[in-house]
Amino acid sequence: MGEFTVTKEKLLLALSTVEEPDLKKDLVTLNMISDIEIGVNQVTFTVILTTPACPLKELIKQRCVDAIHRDLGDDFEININMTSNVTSILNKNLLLPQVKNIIAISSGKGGVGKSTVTVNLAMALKKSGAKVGIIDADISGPSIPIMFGAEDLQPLVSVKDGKNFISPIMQYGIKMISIGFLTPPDSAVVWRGPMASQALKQFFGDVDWGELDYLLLDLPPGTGDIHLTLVQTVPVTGAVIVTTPQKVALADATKGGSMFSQANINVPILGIIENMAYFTPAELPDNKYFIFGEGGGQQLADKFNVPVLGQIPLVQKIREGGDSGRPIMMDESEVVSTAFFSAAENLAQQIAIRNANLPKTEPVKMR
Ligand SMILES: Nc1ncnc2c1ncn2[C@@H]1O[C@H](COP(=O)(O)OP(=O)(O)OP(=O)(O)O)[C@@H](O)[C@H]1O
Repeated sequence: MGEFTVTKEKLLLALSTVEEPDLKKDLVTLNMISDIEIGVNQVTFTVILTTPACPLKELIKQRCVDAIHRDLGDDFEININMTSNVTSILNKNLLLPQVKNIIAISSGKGGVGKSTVTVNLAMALKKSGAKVGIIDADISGPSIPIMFGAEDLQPLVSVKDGKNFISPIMQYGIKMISIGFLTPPDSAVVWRGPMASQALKQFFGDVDWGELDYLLLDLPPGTGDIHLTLVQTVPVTGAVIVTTPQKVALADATKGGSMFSQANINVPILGIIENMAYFTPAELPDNKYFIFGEGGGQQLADKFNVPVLGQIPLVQKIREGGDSGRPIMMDESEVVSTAFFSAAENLAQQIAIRNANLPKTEPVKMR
């Protein structure tokens, strides 16, 4: 073995030829390389990804190794640690200074599975290593407490800098708040109009969220006061539209999506999740029956020029998970968990791309 001549500068030069495939810039320019240590016949460094759920993790690692071998030789050891630091557009948001991304999960129609998708996406993001919270913004029809088996839990109040804060409920590692935790069962229905909007504002301002990478909002179906309150109260990183493949659902989903992309609201749509995309019977897991039609999610995605983030099958265990308060994502051996993991990865990826390329969203000012 010859003399070991690798230096920090040479290593950085080699790594500056590796492009982050999504962000289209090199790893050095993006400040993604840290903690370089040059030892005897070995180099060690860390790659800081923009999301823990990065689907390109292995690819990026391999490209680093290839670039180093190509430029500096291959007679030494390479140790690469992969970590992540989720990017944000919200750091100047005084209301929630420690929340990096606020994501609106919306649908045109009711009953398409928006809450189910929110819950399982949250679990998938959490399992990939992110800090995740959920606001149940469906004030008149909250379903998050039941879906998390948390309907008997009540949030505590804590005092911070002389102000009272509600501590979110922590269930399965996810922080969450819902009107269902604060009012007796069956009474939430009366929370309409201005009261519901006020409740949502309090979920932002009066809840001690702490540090979060992703705060997901389970919105009511359609477009209404709550949606307007949301975009006026906080800068929203982006919206996800959940739809089933049927024509009727798509028409409503188009209206819902158009609200976010209106010029004066300007919340980027991050992608579409097609729920109940096909039916898969438990005893024939490889069979797909497109009972609600095929290709609807893609049509909607094309209309908004965004990707389909995921296709979630209609399976009995998803419904059972919702009803029993144990989201299906609790059990990774379930075949369907790959569908949610992949949707969560794609969502995290789109958030990173959005944060790298688009200007910050500003809260909407109503005249
Ligand atoms: N992929 C799926 N497979 C099986 N059942 C599902 C699936 N997605 C949702 N469901 C079931 O469909 C029902 C409606 O889902 P959910 O409450 O998530 O819809 P929603 O769009 O949030 O409704 P709304 O906002 O109108 O209350 C629930 O019983 C849920 O368990």
